[in-house]
Amino acid sequence: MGTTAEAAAHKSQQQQQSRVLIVGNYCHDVLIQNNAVKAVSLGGAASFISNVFNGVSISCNLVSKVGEDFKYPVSYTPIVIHTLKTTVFHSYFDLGFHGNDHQDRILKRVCACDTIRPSDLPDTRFKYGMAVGVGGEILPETLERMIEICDVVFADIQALIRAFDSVDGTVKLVKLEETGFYPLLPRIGVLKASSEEAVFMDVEEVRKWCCVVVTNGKHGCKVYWKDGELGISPFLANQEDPTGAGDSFFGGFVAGLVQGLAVPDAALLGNLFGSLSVEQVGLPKFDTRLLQRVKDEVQRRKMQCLLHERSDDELKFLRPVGHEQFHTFLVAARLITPCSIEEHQWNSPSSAMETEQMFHITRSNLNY
Ligand SMILES: Nc1ncnc2c1ncn2[C@@H]1O[C@H](COP(=O)(O)OP(=O)(O)O)[C@@H](O)[C@H]1O
Ligand SMILES: O=P([O-])([O-])O[C@@H]1[C@@H](O)[C@H](O)[C@@H](O)[C@H](O)[C@@H]1O
Repeated sequence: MGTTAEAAAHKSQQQQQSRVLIVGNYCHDVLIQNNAVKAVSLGGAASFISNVFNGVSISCNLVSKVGEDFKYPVSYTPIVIHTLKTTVFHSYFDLGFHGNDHQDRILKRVCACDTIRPSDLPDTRFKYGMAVGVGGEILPETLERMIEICDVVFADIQALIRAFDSVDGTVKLVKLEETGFYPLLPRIGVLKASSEEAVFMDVEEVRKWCCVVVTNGKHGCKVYWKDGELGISPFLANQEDPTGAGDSFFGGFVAGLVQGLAVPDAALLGNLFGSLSVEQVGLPKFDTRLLQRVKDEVQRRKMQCLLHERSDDELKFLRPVGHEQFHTFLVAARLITPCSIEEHQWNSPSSAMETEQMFHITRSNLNY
């Protein structure tokens, strides 16, 4: 080991080993536009988040359930339920992909894999837990168990407030206070919601119990805590597919906190990964040079912040010294390493027949 800084970085990486528990099912995403399948992809918040974690070299434990039909190579092996199929979402983008928000996306859960129960979770303790279901797989008792075994739990509201039409699986949202998760809010650390989801909770009430992060597409995000709030700057992006933006944001945000950043810097990292995610269809590939720059700068920021603030395990909400420069650095790093145009194209299946065979999509379930 060379320098002291290298040794410190190595030690902190070692300490991060499996300190994070991600809970949520992988799924198959079928993206549909004008009644035609445009792309099929590995999906689920767990896949987008672990993709970001892999990018910044954070290892984790991941609990996810799939059916035998699940064929994607993934870093964290899911539990295979032989009697059920993998969760499938059809995303309809009939109003076009280049809109500025997600209201043009209609989601239908057309297949639901098993729920994740408390007994599916490991018996060990974790510092951070992420409750990131997409298809209703996380039960209130599962979240409660996560709270028991993790020092701090980060929950995506989409895991808590989704309901599914009994006929065609259309995703509807219900008020957070009407769910069995509501009494658990004072025991979680951070609740993340998109601006469309945030209207299903009383932010002013919930911020008294836990930190609330509301993402707002190309406008970035806002962090609310008990006695303060802060808007976090966005990054410019050419949006191709909004799928997974919120998940990639959450991955970047928690990755920042795991690495010891203050909340505003971590949210900036979230905005960076959200913006990179919308530029590609499906699971994004990150440029390795960009990742290296980001990792180096995060280490540097961490050290710099330690000089100015006491290091403890509490979330630090105030904007740290040099926050604007961190944004400027990331904007520049992003510009130096733009993604290639090829990576932005739809990953079109080679034939409609192939897609139908892979995902058992028939005319009847596409048209409802
Ligand atoms: N068009 C965009 N340009 C730049 N950043 C974006 C864009 N869309 C999303 N993001 C980033 O991704 C984050 C999550 O996106 P958002 O659309 O709010 O969530 P969700 O995917 O859950 O609906 C945003 O806070 C922002 O940082
Ligand atoms: O786009 P986003 O809101 O961040 O998250 C998405 C979920 O809402 C969707 O149910 C799932 O199928 C996607 O793979 C992705 O996880």
